[in-house]
Formats: sequence, C-alpha cells, structure tokens
Amino acid sequence: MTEQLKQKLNDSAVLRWSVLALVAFTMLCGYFLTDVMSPLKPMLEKELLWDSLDYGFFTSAYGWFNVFLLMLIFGGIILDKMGVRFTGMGACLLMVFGCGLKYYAISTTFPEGAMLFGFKMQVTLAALGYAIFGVGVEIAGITVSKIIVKWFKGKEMALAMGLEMATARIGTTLAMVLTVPLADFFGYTDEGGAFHTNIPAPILFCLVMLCVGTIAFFIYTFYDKKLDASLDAEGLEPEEPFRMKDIVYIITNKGFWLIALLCVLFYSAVFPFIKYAADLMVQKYHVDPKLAGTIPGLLPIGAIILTPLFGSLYDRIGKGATLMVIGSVMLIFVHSMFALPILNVWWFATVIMIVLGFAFSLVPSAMWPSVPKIIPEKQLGTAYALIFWVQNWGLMGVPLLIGWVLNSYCKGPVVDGAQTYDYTLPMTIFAMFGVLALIVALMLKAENKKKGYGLEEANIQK
Ligand SMILES: NCCCC[C@H](N)C(=O)NCC(=O)O
Repeated sequence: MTEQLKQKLNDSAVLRWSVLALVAFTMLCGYFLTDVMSPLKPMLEKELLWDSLDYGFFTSAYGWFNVFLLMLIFGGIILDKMGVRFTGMGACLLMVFGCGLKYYAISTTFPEGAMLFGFKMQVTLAALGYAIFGVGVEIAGITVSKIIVKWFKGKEMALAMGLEMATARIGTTLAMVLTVPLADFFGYTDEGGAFHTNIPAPILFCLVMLCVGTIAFFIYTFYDKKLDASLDAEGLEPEEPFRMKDIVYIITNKGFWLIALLCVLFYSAVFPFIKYAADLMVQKYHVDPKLAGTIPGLLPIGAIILTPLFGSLYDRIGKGATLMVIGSVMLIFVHSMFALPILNVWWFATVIMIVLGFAFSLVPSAMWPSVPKIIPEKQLGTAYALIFWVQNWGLMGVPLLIGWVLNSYCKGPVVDGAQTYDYTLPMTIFAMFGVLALIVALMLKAENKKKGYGLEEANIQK
C-alpha cells in the first residue's frame, strides 16, 4: 500500500477544515431562516394583524413534527442506517420546501376571517412551512454533528464543533441585524403617505440562501465519498452498522438523559428567548423597533468568538462538566437581571446580553463534544437525534407558553396603535429554566465522577 493510500483523507488538515466550512455554511443558512421572524414581531402585529398568541403558535411550529411525528428520531435512525450524504441532502431539501411554503403564506393576502385549524389561515400555513423547515434544520444539525465526529475524532473535535456552531450563529446574527433593514428597504409608502415594511422580503432572501446552502452540502457529499474510500483503503469500516437494539443502550444510559435534560432546559432559556428578545428591547428598554434586533444580535456575535475558544479549551484541558455548570449559573444571573425592574436603559441590556453570550458559548461548546464520550460512534446519529428530540419539546412548548403568558397576563396599554407588554413574568420563567439547568449540570458532573465518562478530560489525544 502506498504511503498516499495509507493516509486517511481526514489526516489532511486543509481538507477537514474545508469540509467543515462547507457544512457549517449550510447550517448558517438554516439558522438565518430559523430566527428571521424574531425582529419582525412588532411589524407582524402592526402590518399583518398577528397577536402574541399567533406569534407564539407560529414559533412553536418549529418543533411540531419533530416532537409529535418523531421526525427527529426517524431522522437519526435514517442517519445511522443510510449515512450522512443521503440524510443531509434530504434535510436540505426539506429546509428549502418549508421555507418556500412559509414565504408563500407570508406574501399572500388571504380573505379576511379565513381560518385553518382555529388559527388565521396565514398564521397556520406559515407555521406548517416552519414545521417542515424545523424537521430539515434539526436533521441537518445532527447530520453535521456526525460529519464532524467522522472527520475530527481524535483531533480538534470540540474546536470544530465550536466553529461550526459559531458559523451557524452568524446566521442568527444576520437574522437579527439584517431582517428589519431588508424589510424596510423593500417597503413602500401607500397613497395615504403611510410607510409599510415588506415582511416577505427577508424570507425570500433566506430562501435563496438556503438554495446556496443546499449546493454547499451537495459539494460536501463528494468529499464524504472520498473519505469513505480512503477508510476502505486503510481496511477500516467507514461506520459500524446500526441495530435497533442500540436505542435501548442509549435510553438506558443515565449520562445520556442528564445531557438531554440539560440540553432542553438550557436551550429553552436561550432559543425561545431570542424569539422575544427584540420585543423585550422595545417594551422594557425603550429601544427603537428599527434597531431592536441589534442588541440581541450581540448574543450570537459573542458566541461566534467564544464558542470555538471554549471548544479549544475543552480540547486541550478538558473540564467539560465544569464549563456546563458555570454556563448555567450565568444563565440564571442574566435572566434575573432582565426580569428585575432595574436599569431599564439600552446599555444595561447590552451588557447583560454580552454576559448571556458567554453562557451561550460555554454550555454548547462543552455539551455537544461530550456526547461522543458517553455514547459509541455508531450510535451517535441516534443519540444526537434523541437529545434534539427532547430539546425540541422546549423549543416548541416554551415560545407558545411565553406567547400565551404575554397575551394573558402581561398586556399594558395600547400606545400609538401598538400593544405594549410587561416582560417581568416571561423573564422569570426563563430564569427558572436556568435554575433547573444548573441542578442537572451538577448532577452530570457527579455522574461523570462516578462513571468516569472523561468529561473533565482533554479531547486531544497526545
Ligand atoms: N436556532 C436553531 C436551533 C437549532 C437547534 C439545534 N437542535 C441545536 O441545539 N443546535 C446546537 C446549537 O447550539 O445551536
């Protein structure tokens, strides 16, 4: 066997970082669409006459099919059985289709009073599109995690996961910062002289981005084929086959459940918060609605810088379980500050958002690379899928809960035709998720000590 053949494809640093760039870009496009509606909440209420419950219902749709139709779990099984190329391409096509349906719903004027499943026709159709997209982006997420393990195991795995998440978060930042300017740029002034933002414009932009992201993933599939060939040439099985009984192994593992619980609790206090953060800036910190996405936009920016940094720290010195505990403490602090009636000024909100950026980097950069320490590689697709499935209960339920709480208990007076809200109760709910996340993080640290998962150990093999 020649020296060239003996070398696996992922031994080439240039190649493995290049494939990471391709799949991370696909995720960036997915994250952009995920949060594109958040800064538009006040405009949706004003222009399309949605209320907070409509918005909460629409936002919760992200998890409907993942949770109730078990699409994520099927996705994980398909991933372990059919491989990353087939599953990733399928996930990309679902994202494009879901986004297309959402664009159709938002750009169409339906007859007044038209209802579907008890909600406004437009809201329900947009939600259905978002639900289909949610299946695609989540399955893309587990596929990309598995791709990273495939290319980076025994190398810079946590750094690679951190960089992938950081790139994806650029999508969230773009959603926060670009959406309103895009909607305004394509807006129009009616005969009465009133200006109307163009809400569908940023969604169309996302649709185009998702098509480009799908092409990027398609290019990746060629590298993946080559990697499998190089593993074959080395006499290594590309991947061990998956068996159904592997699911039993995963769900009887206490460490797995602790990670899954920490995941749902932590992310319930972050992603659903992002959906309401722009509105919080307007309602509590009196930020101009046109700029309201800018401060929450800092959250992913902080994470973009810090997630790879903490990932690299975990690779080199370990302390994964401790990082998750510290991140949870910071989460409680941040949401308590947002809940308390103190310093209702934009700069304080900015400082607090930056601290949340730290927490939002610490926990994910330690949590995701910890899963392969608890679960064997051949079961990873299913394990990530099961964790995402548990997490999706929160991503679905919490935005709906917050929308309902706002509509039922937090309404203030209508000012200049716009409904005002008091965010104390929603922010207290988010802080409670932080408290529960801390308890689970401490339990995970104890379990690691007992079972020796190696969560406190470095990832890079010397
Ligand atoms: N806003 C995108 C939601 C993606 C959720 C996904 N299940 C996930 O948790 N990914 C890891 C991350 O930290 O983004």
